[in-house]
Amino acid sequence: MSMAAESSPEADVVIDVRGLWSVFPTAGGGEVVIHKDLDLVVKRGEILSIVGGSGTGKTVLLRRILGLDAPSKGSVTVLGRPATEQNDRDAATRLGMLFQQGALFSAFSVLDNIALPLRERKAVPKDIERKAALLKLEMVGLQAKDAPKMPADLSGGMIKRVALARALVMDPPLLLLDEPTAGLDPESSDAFCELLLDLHRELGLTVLMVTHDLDTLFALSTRVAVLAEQRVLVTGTVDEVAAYSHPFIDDYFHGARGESAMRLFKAKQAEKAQGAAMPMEQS
Ligand SMILES: Nc1ncnc2c1ncn2[C@@H]1O[C@H](COP(=O)(O)OP(=O)(O)OP(=O)(O)O)[C@@H](O)[C@H]1O
Repeated sequence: MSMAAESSPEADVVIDVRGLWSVFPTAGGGEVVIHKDLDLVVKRGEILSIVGGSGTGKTVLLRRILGLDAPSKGSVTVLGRPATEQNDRDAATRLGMLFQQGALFSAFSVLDNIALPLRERKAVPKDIERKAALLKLEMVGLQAKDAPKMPADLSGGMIKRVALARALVMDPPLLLLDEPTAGLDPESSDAFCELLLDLHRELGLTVLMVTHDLDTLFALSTRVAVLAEQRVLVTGTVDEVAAYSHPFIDDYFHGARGESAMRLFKAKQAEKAQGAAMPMEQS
């Protein structure tokens, strides 16, 4: 599983985490080790999901990949550069980040929120900036009439879409998602997953996602990495990872919630396969 996945040619490696240690001081003067010699490779075109119990360091790992914190030891390379060197004015051209709550600016309209990375870079004249933001607005399934709305007037699903449009406004090849469907009702969550799948396919994105939500995990992941025991315990397809024996995996994938999400996912897959086969049968 993980060995084969990580022997890909270097050109295909988008995120390369090697021997990562994340160590924090404790109030009592000691230290706590969150990651110990953690390795993770994300290849071009993957939708790789990170799962793990609470406190296993998923957010800490995401922050290191974003370059917000330096590793205590080891290296984090994103698109061939050390992660900590990517927070320059071109960052949004390389990597888009969708935060859990959307992180929209409440005083800015939908369009101004989407255009923000362009404006910060002063890359294009105002009218082009507006056109580019409108294109992205439509790309995420919103309409021109939504452009002047303020964040307070948006549904949870719309907030996620605006935040996604902003993350993609500079056409980065890499998208990071933190709990992309958290807070959405099941219907909005399914619709948002469909949108992410469409964009992944159409734009050729590489996606790294952290999620607790099993339906989202099953719907989107091409590969899953399980964080446990201070490292990436196992990587593989959903089925491969679910077959690995570990208390977290047993509980997460094979508890009542896991089993019902898996059944629903398999049923949806079968439905899709049947739908895809229909036109051929008819012809
Ligand atoms: N700057 C910091 N200083 C000290 N401890 C920290 C710091 N950042 C994170 N931690 C600790 O690292 C551990 C992992 O935190 P993290 O938020 O990454 O977990 P997580 O896997 O995302 O959890 P959850 O699923 O609950 O969101 C926690 O115990 C947290 O308290």
